Amino acid sequence: MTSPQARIRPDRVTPHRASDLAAALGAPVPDVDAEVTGVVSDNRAAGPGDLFVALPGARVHGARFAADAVARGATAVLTDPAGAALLPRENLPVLVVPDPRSAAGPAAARVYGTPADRLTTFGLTGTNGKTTTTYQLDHLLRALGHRSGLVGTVETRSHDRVLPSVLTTPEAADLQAVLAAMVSDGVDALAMEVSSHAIAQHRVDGVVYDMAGFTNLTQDHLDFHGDLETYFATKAELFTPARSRRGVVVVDDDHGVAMARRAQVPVATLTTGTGVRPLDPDADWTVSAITPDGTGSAFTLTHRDGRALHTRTSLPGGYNVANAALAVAMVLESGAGAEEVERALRSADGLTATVPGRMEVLATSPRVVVDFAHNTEALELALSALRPTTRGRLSVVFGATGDRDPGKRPFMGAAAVRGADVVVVTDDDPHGEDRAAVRAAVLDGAREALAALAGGPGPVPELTEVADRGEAIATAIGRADPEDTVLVAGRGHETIQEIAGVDHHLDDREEARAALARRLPHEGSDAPHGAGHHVADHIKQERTS
Ligand SMILES: CC(=O)N[C@H]1[C@@H](OP(=O)(O)OP(=O)(O)OC[C@H]2O[C@@H](n3ccc(=O)[nH]c3=O)[C@H](O)[C@@H]2O)O[C@H](CO)[C@@H](O)[C@@H]1O[C@H](C)C(=O)N[C@@H](C)C(=O)N[C@H](CCC(=O)O)C(=O)O
Ligand SMILES: Nc1ncnc2c1ncn2[C@@H]1O[C@H](COP(=O)(O)OP(=O)(O)OP(=O)(O)O)[C@@H](O)[C@H]1O
Repeated sequence: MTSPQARIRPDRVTPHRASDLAAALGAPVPDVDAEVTGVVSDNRAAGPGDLFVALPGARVHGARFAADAVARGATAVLTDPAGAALLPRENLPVLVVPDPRSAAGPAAARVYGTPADRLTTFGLTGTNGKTTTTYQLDHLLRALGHRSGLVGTVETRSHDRVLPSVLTTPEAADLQAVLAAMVSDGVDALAMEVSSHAIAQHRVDGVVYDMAGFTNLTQDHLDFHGDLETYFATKAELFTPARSRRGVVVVDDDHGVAMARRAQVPVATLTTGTGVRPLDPDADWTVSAITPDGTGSAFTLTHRDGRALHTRTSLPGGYNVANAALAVAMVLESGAGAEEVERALRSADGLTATVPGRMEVLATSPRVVVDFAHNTEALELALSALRPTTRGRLSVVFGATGDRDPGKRPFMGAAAVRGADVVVVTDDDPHGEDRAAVRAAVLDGAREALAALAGGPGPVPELTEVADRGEAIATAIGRADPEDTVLVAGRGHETIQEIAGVDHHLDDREEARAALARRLPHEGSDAPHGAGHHVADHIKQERTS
């Protein structure tokens, strides 16, 4: 669902003539002309002077909303022949191109004065770690004295203008607008997430990143891309001259190795030994000397030419060392000196940006952590990141998303059983799907994994189903002992749960804080306790013994 919500836009734009834009896009020059001072692709966001990009959608043609966009002040329309057939031509410049999706970015870049060229741009792609790495990058850029902007899943920020994000990577027209706002706000460097959907839908056309980064690739979004190879190939486009100038690729998995080989721009490789592949002796950058440091890790990053720096991240888990090292390597590869970066990081206490809903620790006794892990790999990693520092039981509360990638549900169930001592299966975002059926698919995988463990020597995890997510969180936290860890996984920073087309407010962090507040006061606890060991009567518990 495209939201009509507010967008960050530049305050002043030099007017362009629709006829000049048509010529630049190779479109026939329209008979009538008009001035354009902005670009939007959703009629609800249209205002005076906008070029309305009417995209052919899967559900509806955007041209159906052109009349409303014009009523709101739009002065011209960019669309395809099918869209043009739906529009009145009198007194309205209509720019007709074969593929308006790929024309939207370049058109908006032109209207807004190619803002990406006036920023040092860092673009992150990969299945997991984009948000976390983007925040660490932003933290480091600020430590180096930059005024940095941020675009990603959680929020979009141009200096002091901050809006919650609707998409990980905005629509092309909205992206160019926010980049132009950054230029006028004095922002000089950009840390942003580039999703595979965005690459496939030409949302980042009009941007050539100075530095692209690749984190990793695992099965996800196959409902959109069809197969893993297409998903990989889409991400690989970021490492072509049309989209970036240089890159850093983490080679901790086979897809990273393949990405580095396939890259058509110069890329440096980074090995950390924290992924599925061992340290790669041929990599350009190597992470070594990883040691526990508070909740996170300290580590050394060394280039094969001898450049080295030592720093720390406050986020738990080996993969967060990889995220932090990737942020640092991207900045070093963009020309910053190792000593300068090490000094800046020392003054900023290392890579210590708090990432909303990513390994966000809400309490320490019991430890309650909210994390965005919403696929099998991420769930496994989040659990294994927390296991070494959990003295008691490790619980996980999670579900799978409805209407998305149903194949991953049983795998997520199995991963939870293999990684936790207490597994609470609940709803995630059911969207339009039957909630019980989504949970049942997760539970199938969980039960199969339980059965496999039942014959073994180790303890068998406890499996519980609690449909309501708030209640599931309350249950897990209510039953936790002070030395336990409760991981609430899957929704991170999200605040809306969509059930059968209706949006409900639901914030895992609020639910967890409320559950912590209900626990009885407990010696050694850092959070108020209450309703200690209550378990809702209707909860179905399963134990295999
Ligand atoms: C599945 C998918 O990718 N859908 C995208 C697709 O939607 P669609 O083809 O159904 O569009 P449509 O609803 O038919 O509308 C067609 C056109 O009419 C316009 N419209 C529509 C309705 C209206 O009232 N007014 C209006 O102007 C729309 O803005 C659009 O331009 O084209 C739209 C326009 O480009 C996208 O906004 C939309 O992304 C939707 C919102 C979405 O949820 N995308 C997700 C899957 C996504 O992109 N996620 C990635 C992150 C993935 C991850 O890593 O987790 C992201 O970058 O956020
Ligand atoms: N480098 C990594 N490797 C594997 N898993 C990771 C990595 N970094 C983070 N994760 C896990 O994946 C989850 C999502 O992390 P993050 O939000 O940083 O990634 P993302 O790529 O932005 O994901 P999304 O596009 O779904 O928002 C985290 O909650 C964490 O559990």
